[in-house]
This record gives sequence, C-alpha cells and structure tokens, in this order.
Amino acid sequence: MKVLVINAGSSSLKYQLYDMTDESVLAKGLVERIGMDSSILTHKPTGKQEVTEVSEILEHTTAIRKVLANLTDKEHGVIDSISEINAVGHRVVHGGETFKASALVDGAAKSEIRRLFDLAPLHNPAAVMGITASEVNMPGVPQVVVFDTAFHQTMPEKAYMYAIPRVLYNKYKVRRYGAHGTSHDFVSKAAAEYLGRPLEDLKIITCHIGNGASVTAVKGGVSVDTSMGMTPLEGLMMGTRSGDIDPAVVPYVMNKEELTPGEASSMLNKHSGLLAISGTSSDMRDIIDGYEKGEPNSTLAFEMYEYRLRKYIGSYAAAMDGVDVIVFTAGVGENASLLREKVLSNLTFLGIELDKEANKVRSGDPRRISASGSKVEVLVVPTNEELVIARDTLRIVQEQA
Ligand SMILES: Nc1ncnc2c1ncn2[C@@H]1O[C@H](COP(=O)(O)OP(=O)(O)O)[C@@H](O)[C@H]1O
Ligand SMILES: CC(=O)OP(=O)(O)O
Ligand SMILES: [Mg+2]
Repeated sequence: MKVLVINAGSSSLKYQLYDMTDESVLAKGLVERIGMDSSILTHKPTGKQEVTEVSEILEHTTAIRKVLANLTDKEHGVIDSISEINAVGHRVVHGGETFKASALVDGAAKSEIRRLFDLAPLHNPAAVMGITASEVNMPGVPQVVVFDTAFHQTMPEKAYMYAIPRVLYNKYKVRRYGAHGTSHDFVSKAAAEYLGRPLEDLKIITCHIGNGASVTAVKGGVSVDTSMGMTPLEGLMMGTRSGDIDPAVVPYVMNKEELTPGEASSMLNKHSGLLAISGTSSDMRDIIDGYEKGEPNSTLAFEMYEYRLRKYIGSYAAAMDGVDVIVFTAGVGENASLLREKVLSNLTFLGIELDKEANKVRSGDPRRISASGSKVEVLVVPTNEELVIARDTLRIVQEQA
C-alpha cells in the first residue's frame, strides 16, 4: 500500500510518498514560493540524488502535476506509474465543528471544506486545490482529509467561546478552533513515550513554532486550550501574522486607511508578524541573524516573538494548574536554539533549568534539553504531521474496503 501525503500550505506544498508496509518514506519534497516569481521544487528520492527545479509555478494544481512527474521520472522517480499510488492523504487546516476526526473525501466533504474557506482563508483553498488536482491526476484513487482542528475539539466551552454575543456562535459558529492539532497530538504522545511516562498523567505544553505557530495545553492527552482561534491568526506572533491584537485596532485602521475587510485580513495575515516588525523578513533565520548583528528592527522582532511565546507558556501552566513537560517542535521550535534558550531562561519561576549544551545539539530525534534537576522536563520533539496523515489515510481506506 503506497500513500501520498500532501500538505498544501499558503505558498508551499510539501509531499511524502510512503510505503505503508513498513512506513518507509520512498520520496519527499517541497514546492516553495508558489505564486511568486520563481518557484523551487526540491525532490528527495530515498537513496537517490536530490533534484532541484526552478520554474514558474503559479498555483497548486501545477505544483501537484510537477510532483507526480518527479515521482514517476525515469531517473529520480521512485515508482513506475502513478497507478501505484493507492491513496492520497491531505492536510486540511479547518474542519470546523463538522470534522472531529479524519474523513474520506466525497462530494459532501469537499463542499463542507469549501464552506469553511472563510475560517481559514490562507489554508483551506490550497487544500481543496490539492484535492481537486489529485482527483484529476489520479482518478478513482481514494483520498482522505486530516484536519488541524480535530485534536482541539476536546477543548471545553470556557476555552473555545469568545465573550461576544452568543448569536454569532449560533448563527455562524464563531468560536475558537485551534490548528496544528495533528502536530500537537503527535509530539505530546511522542514526549510521553520518550519519557516513559503515561500520557494520562501528564500536563504538557506543546509549542509548534513554524511559519505559523501555536501553543497547546495538553492535559491527560487531550487539548484543553490552544492559542489559535477561529482562524490561524490568533495567538502568537508569527512569520507574517500579527497574533493577538486589540480587536478595536481593526475597525480603527480600516476606517483611517479605507481598507476593505479583505485588505484588513491580508494586512494581519500576510503583512504583519516578524515581517512587519523587522521590515525585512518573515524567516526566523534572518531575524536571528539581524539580532546577532544588533540590527534594531530584527532585535525588536525577536524580542517580541520570544516575549509573547513565553507569556503563552506561563498562561497555559496556569490553565492546567501546573506543567510537567514543555515540548518545542516545527521549523523554529526544532532549530532555533537561541529562541529556546531565551524563552526558557526567563521561566525559572516554573522551576525550569536548561541544559545549555544539550540545547545546542542538532538532531532529528526527540531529545531532552532541560537539566537533570529541572522541575519541568523540556524536550525538542521533531514533528511528523505527514506520518500521522499517512496512518489515518491507511486506516480509513482499509475501513472502507
Ligand atoms: N535553523 C533555523 N533556525 C531558525 N529558524 C529556522 C531554522 N530552520 C528553519 N527555521 C524556521 O522555520 C520556519 C518554517 O517552519 P515550518 O515548520 O517548516 O513552517 P510551515 O510548515 O509553516 O511552512 C521558517 O520560516 C524558518 O523561520
Ligand atoms: C495553521 C497554520 O498556521 O499552518 P502553517 O503553520 O502550516 O502555516
Ligand atoms: Mg507547518
């Protein structure tokens, strides 16, 4: 059984082809800068030479076509024909209240995901493009959708309701949903396993810090609160997203600058965060570079990012009346040792002691970065959203058979 996993992000598309007989990855890759001047496709076939292709890829349909061409290529391909792909699993950010678990794609599922476009304008449209392109290129192959929001459906009402007129929830389902659930679920389980302790007994704070970023309070294995809200805009400061902001700022600026709702949304989602404060980049590598050189705008961006993340960790320790484990994951969380060091060295009131040397180690495996006397275990756990999606896809397709 071969499963192709597609993670269609706002301007990128990641893919992995799994052989599920042993969960081995046959090939993986990434299409970056979709819709920008020159897109980059990086294809990594296991055991073969990596290839990079620069071309103009304006939307996700073309991206998938190029991915399939690479997977079946005579030289750097890993399968002879597309027909070897038995199922496709898609990451979908927003499942609303409808999807509490992964689901098989059919007409009804697709139109429900479309109905949820407003709730995840940067992400759900890309997912539907991925699904449609897969249907066109791989007709008859079953497809499964795995939702970022599903894991957070356990949040209690007091965590997911906004203090605004209830009619808005009743009419439009305006509430908090969270995101990155597949990752928070995976790394919290992996952390318990690494520590050899029962998940049911643990209070874990998982920090998924990538381009999009969110923090989750996981108590006894379930999400009890998370920093993203109705859309992936709430919470932490991110690469290009503002995170938490006084809602009064929005109508004020819309009025002053004569912005449409779409323009206001674009300002907060695409032109804010690290990019806005640094004035140069949304990429944490560039921000750290600037910070280390003492460049003032990057320094402010880094300090705001760190401060806001630290405040969320503190508030989730309060939400759970304690914390046993803190987990860092995703692009920034797994790699930015300086950010981890700054966050953790300012959380000593929680009894956290950092092992500075362990924090500098680079590895693809879960690892402990807290010192032996630390009251809270701090781990770096590489996330693997794709593996979770492949497993769910296999299970759901087999249940149908
Ligand atoms: N070595 C590194 N140091 C600091 N940040 C890094 C490093 N490598 C990657 N990143 C950050 O990780 C981010 C991407 O994370 P990722 O989890 O892949 O995001 P997404 O899934 O949202 O595209 C990049 O924007 C970059 O800022
Ligand atoms: C939901 C979200 O923010 O996703 P990503 O981090 O992939 O942008
Ligand atoms: Mg991601």
